[in-house]
Amino acid sequence: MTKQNVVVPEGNPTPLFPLLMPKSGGGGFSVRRKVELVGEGGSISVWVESMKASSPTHASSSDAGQLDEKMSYPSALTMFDEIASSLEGKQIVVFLDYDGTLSPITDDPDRAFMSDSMRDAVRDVARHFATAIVSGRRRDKVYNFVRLAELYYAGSHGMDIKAPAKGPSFMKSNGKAVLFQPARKYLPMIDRVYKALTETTKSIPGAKVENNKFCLSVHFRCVEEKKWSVLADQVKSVLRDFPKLKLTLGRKVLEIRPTIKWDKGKALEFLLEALGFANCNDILPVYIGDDRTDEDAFKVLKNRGQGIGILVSKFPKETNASYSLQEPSEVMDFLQRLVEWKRSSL
Ligand SMILES: O=P(O)(O)OC[C@H]1O[C@H](O[C@H]2O[C@H](CO)[C@@H](O)[C@H](O)[C@H]2O)[C@H](O)[C@@H](O)[C@@H]1O
Repeated sequence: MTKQNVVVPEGNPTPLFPLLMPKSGGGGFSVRRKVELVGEGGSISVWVESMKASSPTHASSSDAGQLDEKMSYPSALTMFDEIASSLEGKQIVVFLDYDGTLSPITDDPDRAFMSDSMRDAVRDVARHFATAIVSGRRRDKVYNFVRLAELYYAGSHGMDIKAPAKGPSFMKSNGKAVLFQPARKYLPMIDRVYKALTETTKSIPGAKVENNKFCLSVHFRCVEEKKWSVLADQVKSVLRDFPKLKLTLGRKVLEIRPTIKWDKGKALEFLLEALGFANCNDILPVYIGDDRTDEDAFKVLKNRGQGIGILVSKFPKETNASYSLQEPSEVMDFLQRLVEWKRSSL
């Protein structure tokens, strides 16, 4: 496995493993970007360092206490009136990540259910605005959690995009339900790697490999920390034979996907185009997400100078989002306020 293939994905200059490290001397955070993850010799310790850093619970309580001062982006709830005034007269499209945004993070990824009240809030949002779920999960799995047929779904980090099968959105997509699957040719490879990773990691208690169809997740949330280096070594050994795959780090998960130039940001742009909004000046996308992969979408909004990115996080993080919400319950409050605002302006 070369450094190039694993660490710096083709067509994506963004370093993969941002390390959120306590500054020496204590106090605040500094965000260190780590480019060289898989070099020759000794690199597993870098993996493990990154895996530890991917867990905000490794931050000290004093760091957490300084949250308000350290976050340079304000709460989307506190600033709701300002946000609402920027939405005035615009066509709003809402993009929602799933895990950690609509559902609280749980130990078992198969039980990350969203609440009925969150589902009601998302349903209400979709009554007023075109709405899409953009997730790292496989599309059918995230659909089974959300269960709202009126939404767009972009699964596998945006590599599997489907329009609602009914209503005006379907007409806009020329009657095609599955709109885009740019990584289809990788399916046999992903299946092979899934089997290899499942077999290789089975001796590690708590490790779980999730097949997200066009990508894979190796979960280490339930793996004892002292076993993380063994797990990292196993993943590295499997990926050595697959230079067309790249690795990124999410929330206590190693994510493996094809080295194609596609991410949640590209999916957002694709969906805007599919909705017929590509060159509209009066369009305003609102994107809410909690993970590193959501940064690609925040960056697209920032570069377009159009749209509102909202990071869901209790901890200070480097982000391209403009606002923050602390947890899914605040996301629900925000979505409800968005609907109230829309109803009051009708
Ligand atoms: O883009 P997302 O929808 O945020 O998907 C990213 C990963 O989400 C899931 O894992 C995360 O949530 C799990 C359930 O709360 C949690 O156990 C895990 O530690 C988190 O990383 C999903 O299971 C992964 O496949 C996605 O890659």
